[in-house]
Amino acid sequence: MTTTNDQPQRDAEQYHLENVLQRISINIAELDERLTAYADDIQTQKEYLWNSRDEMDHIEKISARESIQQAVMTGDNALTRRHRLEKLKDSPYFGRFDFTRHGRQEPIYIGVHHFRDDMAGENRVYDWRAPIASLFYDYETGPAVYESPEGNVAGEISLKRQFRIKGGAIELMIDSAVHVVDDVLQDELSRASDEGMKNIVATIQRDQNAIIRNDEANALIIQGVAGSGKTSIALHRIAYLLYRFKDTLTSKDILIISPNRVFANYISNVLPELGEETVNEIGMEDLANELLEGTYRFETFFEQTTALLEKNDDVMKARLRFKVSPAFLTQLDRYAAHVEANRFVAEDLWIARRLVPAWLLEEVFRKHRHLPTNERLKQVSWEIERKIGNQYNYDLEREERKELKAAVKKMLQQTTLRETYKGFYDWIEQPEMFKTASRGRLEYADVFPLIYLKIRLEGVQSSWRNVKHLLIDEMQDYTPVQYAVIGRLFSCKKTILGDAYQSVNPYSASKAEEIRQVLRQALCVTLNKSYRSSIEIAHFAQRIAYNPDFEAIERHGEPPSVERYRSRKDELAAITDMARVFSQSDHNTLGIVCKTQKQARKVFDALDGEFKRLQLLSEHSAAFGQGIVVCTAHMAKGLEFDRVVVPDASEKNYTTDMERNLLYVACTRAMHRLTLTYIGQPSTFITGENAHSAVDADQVNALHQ
Ligand SMILES: Nc1ncnc2c1ncn2[C@@H]1O[C@H](COP(=O)(O)OP(=O)(O)OP(=O)(O)O)[C@@H](O)[C@H]1O
Repeated sequence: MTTTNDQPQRDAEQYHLENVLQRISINIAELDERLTAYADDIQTQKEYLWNSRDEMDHIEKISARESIQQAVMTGDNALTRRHRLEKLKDSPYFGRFDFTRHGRQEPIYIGVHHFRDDMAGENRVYDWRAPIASLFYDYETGPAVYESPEGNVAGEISLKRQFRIKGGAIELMIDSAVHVVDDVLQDELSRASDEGMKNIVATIQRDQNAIIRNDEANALIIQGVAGSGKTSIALHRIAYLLYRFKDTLTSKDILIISPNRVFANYISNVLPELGEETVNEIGMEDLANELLEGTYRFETFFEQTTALLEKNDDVMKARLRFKVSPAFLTQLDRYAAHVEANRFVAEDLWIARRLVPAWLLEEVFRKHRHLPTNERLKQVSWEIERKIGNQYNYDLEREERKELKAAVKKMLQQTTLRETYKGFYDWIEQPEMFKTASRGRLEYADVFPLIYLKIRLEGVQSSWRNVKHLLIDEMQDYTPVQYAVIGRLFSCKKTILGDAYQSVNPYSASKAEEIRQVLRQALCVTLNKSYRSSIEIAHFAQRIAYNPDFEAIERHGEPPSVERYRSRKDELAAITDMARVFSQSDHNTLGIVCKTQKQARKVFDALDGEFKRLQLLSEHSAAFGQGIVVCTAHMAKGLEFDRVVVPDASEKNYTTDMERNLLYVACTRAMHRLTLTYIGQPSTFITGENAHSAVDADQVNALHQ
C-alpha cells in the first residue's frame, strides 16, 4: 500500500475533481432550466383545463388530467436527480480503479450515487451498487471479473485509489494494491461518533460485500460478533436490493423489525444517506398488538427482562425456558390440531323439516379454518342455507334462519382465545407453566404462543402482508415461537441478523441454527471480524464472553480501566468527573451503561443539573443525541458511543449468565474508551475465575496475531 504523495498524481486528481464538480454544476443548472419549464408547462396545462372545463367532455378532462400528472411525475424525477447531484457536490466519489477490458483502459470512479453527465453523454461516477463497482470491493490489482446483466466481464485492474473528499476538496488520497485500504478504514474507525449510524460505502470489506450483494437467499441469517457491521451491512443490503430490483421493489415494500424506537431512530439516516427513502419499521410488541387487534394487554419484553434481573425468580425462568424449547412449538402444534378437531361437535340437524347431516356441517366448518371463529360460524350457516335452497328448492324463513344460526353456534365449544390458550397448559398437564403478569396482563412469553395459536385456529389480519423484504435486527432476542409466527406471516425474503453472545435475556432467545430450523431454506453466514472497538477494548470484552473465532481489527487505543472506589458516593463522584473530562474532549458521545433502569436512574440523578447534554434512556425513549447518555445495557443494544462507563461492575451486580451477557453488551458499545467502576469486589467476569482467565489477555492477543 502506498500513500499517494506523488504531486503530479495529486494535481491530476485535483484537476479531475474540479472538472467533475464543474460538470455537476452544469448539469444542475440545466436541470433547473428544465424544472422551470416543467413548472410553467404544468401551470399552463392547469389553466387550460380550468378555462376550457365547460367545453371539454369527460374523456378529454381525464386525458388532460393524466397529461398534468405525467408532467408532475417527470418534474419529480428531475427534482430527485437534482437532489442527488446536489449531494454529490460535497463528495462526488470515494474510489477509483483503472480497468482494462478488450485492450481499452478506463478509470472508473465510484460514489454514493451515479453521475451520468447527460449533456456530455458520459458516465462520470458509478453508483457503488452498480455491477462494475463490485470490482472495487472484491479485487486487488490484477485480473478481475464482474457479473453484468449481459454476463461475466473479465479484465485487469491496474490501479486502485481511495479518496476522502469533503466540501469539494481532496482530504485523503491513498493508492492500494490490497482489496480495500486498511489506512482508510483505520481513519474511518478512529473518528468520533456521528449523529446516528453512518454509511460505510467507502470501506465495505469483501466478506461484507458478498452479503450485501447476495440477492438469491430466501432468508439470510447473519450471525456476527459485536461490532462486525451486521446492522450496517443489512441496511446497505436493503439499499443494494432497492437498486438491483428497482422495477419491482420500493422502500414501501420493506419492513424492519427493530428492538426499540431509539435503535430505529439511530439507524434511520443510513438509507437516506444512500439516496433511498426511509423504510417502515415496527417493534415486536406493536406487531403483537396489531395481530391481537388490541384485545389483550401484555407485559413488554423490557418489563420481562427487568423482572428477571430484579427478582431472579427460578420458577419464572423455568416458564420462560420451557417456552423457548423446540418441543414447546411441537406441542403447541399438536394442541392446535386437537382443538381444531374437537371444538366443533356437529349433530344431525333438522331445519324446516329438512335433514342437515352432521358430517356436512363438519366439512363446511373445516373448510373455513382460516376465518375468525365468528365469521366461520356465519359462513357455515350461510352455506348450509344455500345447500338447503339448492337441494330442496326451499328458501329458509327468517325464523328458520335464526334457528339454524343458533344451532350451529351451539355446536362450537365457546371459549375465548385466551381460555383456549390457557387450556393448552392443562392439556399438557403443566398448568403451572401459565401465569398472568401484574394487572391481569399476559406474560410476554405467552404473547407469541397465543398469536401462533390464533394463526393456527382462525388466522390473523396483518397490514404487512404485502411486505416484500423483511429485516430483523437483534435476532437473538426472539424465540422460536416468534420466528414461527414471522414465518407464517411473512412469506417474503428476509435478512435476519444478530449475535448469540449479546442476548439480553437468555431465557427468551434463539441462536442462528434454531432460527434456521424454524424458517427452513435459510442461509447462515458468519462475520467474525469486529470493527467498532479498539483492539484493547475488543480483547477486554473477550474475557467476559470468549469466542474462539473472534477477530479484532488492529486499531489501538487506551487500555480499558477497571477502577475501585470505597463507597457508592465516591464512585458517583468519579463518574461525574469522567463526564466532565468527556465534556471537554473532542468525543461526541459518552454512554454510561448500567444493568437496570433503577441503577441508571440513580446515576442520572447524580449527574443531573451539571451537564447540558445529558439524557436518560428508558423503554419509552424515541431517540438519543450527542452528549452523555445514561441507559441500561438492554437499551444500549445495537448502539455505540465514543466512550463508555460501566458503573457498579461488582461481583454482586454481575454474577449470573444473563448478567454476563449484559456486561458484554455494555463493554462492546465502546469505540475508543472504556472504564468500569465498582465498590467491594469486581465482577469475576472481568478479573476472577469466571472471566476468561483460562485464556488471558495476552493469549487472546496472541490468538489474533
Ligand atoms: N467496512 C466497514 N467500514 C467502516 N466501518 C465499519 C465497517 N464495518 C463496520 N463498521 C463500523 O463498525 C461499527 C459497528 O457496526 P454495526 O453497528 O453495524 O455492527 P453490529 O455487528 O451490528 O454491532 P452490534 O451487534 O455490536 O450492535 C460501526 O461504527 C460501523 O460503522
